[in-house]
Amino acid sequence: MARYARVKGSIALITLTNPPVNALSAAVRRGIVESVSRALKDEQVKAVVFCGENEKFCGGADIKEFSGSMSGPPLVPMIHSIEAGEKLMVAAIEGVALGGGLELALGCHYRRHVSAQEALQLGIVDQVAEGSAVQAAMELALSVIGQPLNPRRLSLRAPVWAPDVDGVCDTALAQVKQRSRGAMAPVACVQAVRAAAMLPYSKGMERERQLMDTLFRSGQARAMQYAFFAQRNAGKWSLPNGAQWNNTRARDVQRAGVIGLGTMGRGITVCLVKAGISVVAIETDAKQLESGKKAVTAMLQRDAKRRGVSPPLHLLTFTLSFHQLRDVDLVIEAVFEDMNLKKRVFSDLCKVLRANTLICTNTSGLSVDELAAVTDRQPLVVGMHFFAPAHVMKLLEVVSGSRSSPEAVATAMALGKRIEKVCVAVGNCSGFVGNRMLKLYLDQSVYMLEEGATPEQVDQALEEFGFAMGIFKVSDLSGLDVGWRVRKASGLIGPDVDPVKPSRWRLGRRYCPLPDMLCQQGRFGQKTGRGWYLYDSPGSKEAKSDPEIQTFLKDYRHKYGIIPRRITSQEVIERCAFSLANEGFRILEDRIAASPEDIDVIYLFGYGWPRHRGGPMFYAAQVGLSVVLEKLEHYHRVHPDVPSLEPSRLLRRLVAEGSPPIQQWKSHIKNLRSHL
Ligand SMILES: CC(C)(COP(=O)(O)OP(=O)(O)OC[C@H]1O[C@@H](n2cnc3c(N)ncnc32)[C@H](O)[C@@H]1OP(=O)(O)O)[C@@H](O)C(=O)NCCC(=O)NCCSC(=O)/C=C/CCCCCCCCCCCCC(=O)O
Repeated sequence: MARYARVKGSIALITLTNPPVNALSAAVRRGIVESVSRALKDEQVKAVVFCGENEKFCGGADIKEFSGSMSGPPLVPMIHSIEAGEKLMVAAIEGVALGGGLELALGCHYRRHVSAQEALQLGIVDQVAEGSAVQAAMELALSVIGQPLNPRRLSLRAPVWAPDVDGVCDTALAQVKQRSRGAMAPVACVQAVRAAAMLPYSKGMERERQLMDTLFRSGQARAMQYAFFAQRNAGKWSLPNGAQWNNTRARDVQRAGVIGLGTMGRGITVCLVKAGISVVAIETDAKQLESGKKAVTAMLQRDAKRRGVSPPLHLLTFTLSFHQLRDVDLVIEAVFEDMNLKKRVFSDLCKVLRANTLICTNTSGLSVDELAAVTDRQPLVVGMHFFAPAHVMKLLEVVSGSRSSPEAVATAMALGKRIEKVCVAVGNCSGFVGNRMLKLYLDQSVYMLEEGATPEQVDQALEEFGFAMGIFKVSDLSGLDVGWRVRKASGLIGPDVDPVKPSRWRLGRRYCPLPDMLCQQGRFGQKTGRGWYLYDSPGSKEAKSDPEIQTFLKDYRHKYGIIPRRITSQEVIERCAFSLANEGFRILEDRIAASPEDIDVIYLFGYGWPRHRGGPMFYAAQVGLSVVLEKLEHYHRVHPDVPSLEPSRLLRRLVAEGSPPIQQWKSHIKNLRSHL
């Protein structure tokens, strides 16, 4: 859809009308082609101005159409005909000009853009205008009508390049290949730039078309398109009682409290303050309060310097007194991961907070219901599970307890959005979605060490798959002592366990004591300079292979009579990825997550799952559910002492029903108990 109007006598104004971002759907492209043809035929028209409705030029191709059979006028010939048009074409760019939207703008003879100094410097736009870009574009058009158009046609311009363009492209290609971790698109972009530099325009375009064709047909493209919509759909939460994102009002949060200024509390405070929310930050000890205050202030100052603004320090109050919380709208508890401690904090909070203040917990896996039970306001208690470092990581799991009110969930989701998190509403169970799945992935990784792999082999396989970091590097980064404490609290480790030869069987299933044994040696990871890897000094980040770990693993296997075997990268990926997906299916059965998309969003934004692989659930669908089922059956046969490898009921059911597409899985889960 495109609207045509003649204005100022000689200007044809073509408005792209496809809200919310005026994406170039088939109808829009058809509208543009028809409007351009009309303008070219109209003798009164001397110039054409393109703009987008609602001050958004164009969000690019309509991604929704990519999954169907594409129809309508092709994009590139349409842009070529605009560029070659005998009348002046001007793009009035407001808001966004992305992908095909930018191509459309580049096809015009003149462009403008609001607040895009960088585009101006790069020569992508000709002028940056304050106020209405459409008015400015029309004035520009009127002032240049009659001037020759050939110098303005980009396809006729010779590119300006450094002398060693081939070498520059080689270097860029090597860097991009390393950084993109298997993603095809960034590599294709460099190849297209090389073609643009080395070949005549038409040949360069042909090369770009070939590259685009390959990408377009790839599973990676499908994964990225899926991830795009999954991310946007995650915000559209719903609860079984019918409450959902568009029928439940969130409360306005002006003042918040943060309890605990450890790593998480500091990051959360920074997020809130940056969004303009006043924060009362509480610690129990003057020294910790001072160190938290210094850290938060420094983080805000660094951020403000980077953005060229002044740090919003006036929004902060640091105090040891709970009484300062009496006026806040919402509190986020971020104390140590200990149920009794959290319960104490929750009851203390109830003594000072207004009766209608929301209480949120940043627990990464403890029961929100159990915590809510010690308060005088169960409907006002929800989980807000941030990921470390909280001011950097995009994910927020909003945990709806069995008594949480829709308003409390809506408020936590809205607050998360306001502080620029990708929020996913989940139900309450141990570990919620992300950490419940992570446990099984970690289990498989350490089992493979017992069986013959090294941390380096496992990490390499995962990094080649696309993870930013292998699981053992991640463990070293987050600290091995974190899981150790959790295992102690859950009774897996205790005084009865032989420290020299601990049992490999606990609570009726296989147990790998390797992480505990490392902790006993003080190997907590980066913070102690030793973990699964060796570091130059405590706190340094570069992981190096540690010969001591190799010897330790050999001795361990010898002690337990394990004959090591070669573990392939394929086995690493299958056992890790399919364990994740299998637990994901159980989470769907339990209705802890509303959809496979929500699970995938959690893994994409919280756990470094590679975006070009969509997420663990999408990956399972892409590999084929019957293949995943077969593999899990195989691994479960080989490891009968690992019950989590047994294929889930939902996976079996989906395979039995012919492996429907992922968008239809939800309808196969109906009538199952919901925790959401
Ligand atoms: C920055 C954004 C644009 C906006 O961000 P924000 O303001 O935060 O809002 P969002 O929540 O993200 O989005 C709001 C809603 O809009 C939907 N949306 C956004 N972008 C698109 C889009 N491009 N397509 C469809 N829908 C879109 C989004 O889902 C939200 O919907 P809802 O409210 O949740 O319902 C941000 O959204 C953003 O970054 N968007 C993506 C921008 C992007 O990546 N653009 C590039 C797309 S790829 C491209 O342009 C490629 C071009 C070259 C190939 C073109 C091929 C197509 C034509 C070929 C025709 C062939 C015919 C062949 C016939 C024959 O001959 O056989």
